[in-house]
Amino acid sequence: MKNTELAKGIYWVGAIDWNIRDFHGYSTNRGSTYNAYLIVDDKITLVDTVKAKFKGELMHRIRSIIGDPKQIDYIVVNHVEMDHSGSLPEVIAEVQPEKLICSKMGQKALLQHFHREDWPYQVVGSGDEIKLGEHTLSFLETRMLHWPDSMFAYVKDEQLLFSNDAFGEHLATSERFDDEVDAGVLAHETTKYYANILTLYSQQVRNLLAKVAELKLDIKTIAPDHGVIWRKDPGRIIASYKRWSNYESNGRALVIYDTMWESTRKMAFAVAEGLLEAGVPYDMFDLAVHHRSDVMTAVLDASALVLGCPTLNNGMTPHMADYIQYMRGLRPSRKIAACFGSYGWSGESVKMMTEILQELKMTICHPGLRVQYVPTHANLHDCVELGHTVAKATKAFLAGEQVESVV
Ligand SMILES: Cc1cc2nc3c(=O)[nH]c(=O)nc-3n(C[C@H](O)[C@H](O)[C@H](O)COP(=O)(O)O)c2cc1C
Repeated sequence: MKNTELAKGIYWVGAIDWNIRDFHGYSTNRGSTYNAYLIVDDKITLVDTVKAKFKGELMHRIRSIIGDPKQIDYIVVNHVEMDHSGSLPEVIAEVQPEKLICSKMGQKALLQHFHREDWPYQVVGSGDEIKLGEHTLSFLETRMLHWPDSMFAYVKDEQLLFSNDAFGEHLATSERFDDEVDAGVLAHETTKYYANILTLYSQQVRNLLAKVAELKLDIKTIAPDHGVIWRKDPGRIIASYKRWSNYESNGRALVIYDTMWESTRKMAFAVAEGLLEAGVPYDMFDLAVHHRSDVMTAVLDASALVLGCPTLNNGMTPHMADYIQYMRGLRPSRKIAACFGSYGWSGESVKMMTEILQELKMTICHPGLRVQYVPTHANLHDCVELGHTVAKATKAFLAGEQVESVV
């Protein structure tokens, strides 16, 4: 077996999941990896484990490096979510480690997941160090990035950061390092990962980046729990996190809509025409076609959102309700927004969408455009005007002007 050594005596021993396509509602259409790392030192240490069904792959990699897994002294749990700890009960039973190292919240979560009071917990907090021999591990708690138990482990002498779910992406590849994978694919998958997992924790990301700067932590390699190891350019992913967590946007508008009988689609195309006429480029997402997580990826750095939905049974359609609820949870921020839609008699959907965008503190630049049944030429003209209004507000917002909500 070809072992992957990422620093002296430090190996990748994770598993590659080529088949996963749905990760709690996120379409992982390029699969994923569950990364675990083995530090071969006086105290042999396993950093994180893998999803339960990949335990065999993990143990096989460990065996090919050290022979008997019983030689492992310590297991570090940086994050308790099942994709990194599902195999832990079986791994602990086989390895019988001297210590199970985790944060205080990690111990609590481990007990709540596996109900094992008898495991050899050693609780560590930010700044604590454990000497393994040649290498020393230090810890940094990263609460709510993205779970209460999340923690980073840092190998000082190698300037190597085990970052658990931060700085990762869902990408199954035979290659393990950033410089071995197509840069465009990597950029897309890291954006998608941040958009769908971390957007709502942007404040915590900003705090973390400030803390890393304050600690003057030199980082040569970032080893996350999903996707590639950043050895060539860790600064690239850190710069992206800085941009995303500050809600920097790219000047584009998104027209995101659903339709039953085509009227709202006609409106959507007219709105898009208005955007372009007024100089703002756009992307269109029909929610019957695009997966919520792909739409969310585009939302992350868009400057404006225009949502369109007809009224169905006094509410939004299932596609829009699904999408908007998903986006509401992820809490994107600092965008210009407006809504539109066709209706028959009561027409609630536009107001419902607008209220959610207000809750997300987006700047609503239009009170909402409703058209009864099929739009006339004049109605479509109003949609083009809506596009102009959104474009004007977007340009002002990008120029740093104060744009007020109209509702
Ligand atoms: C099953 C069904 C339920 C509907 N419920 C409502 C409703 O509660 N209130 C309303 O204003 N219009 C309602 N409508 C009318 C649609 O909103 C209207 O036909 C609209 O033009 C559809 O827009 P679309 O072509 O973009 O799908 C309903 C239509 C359907 C098919």
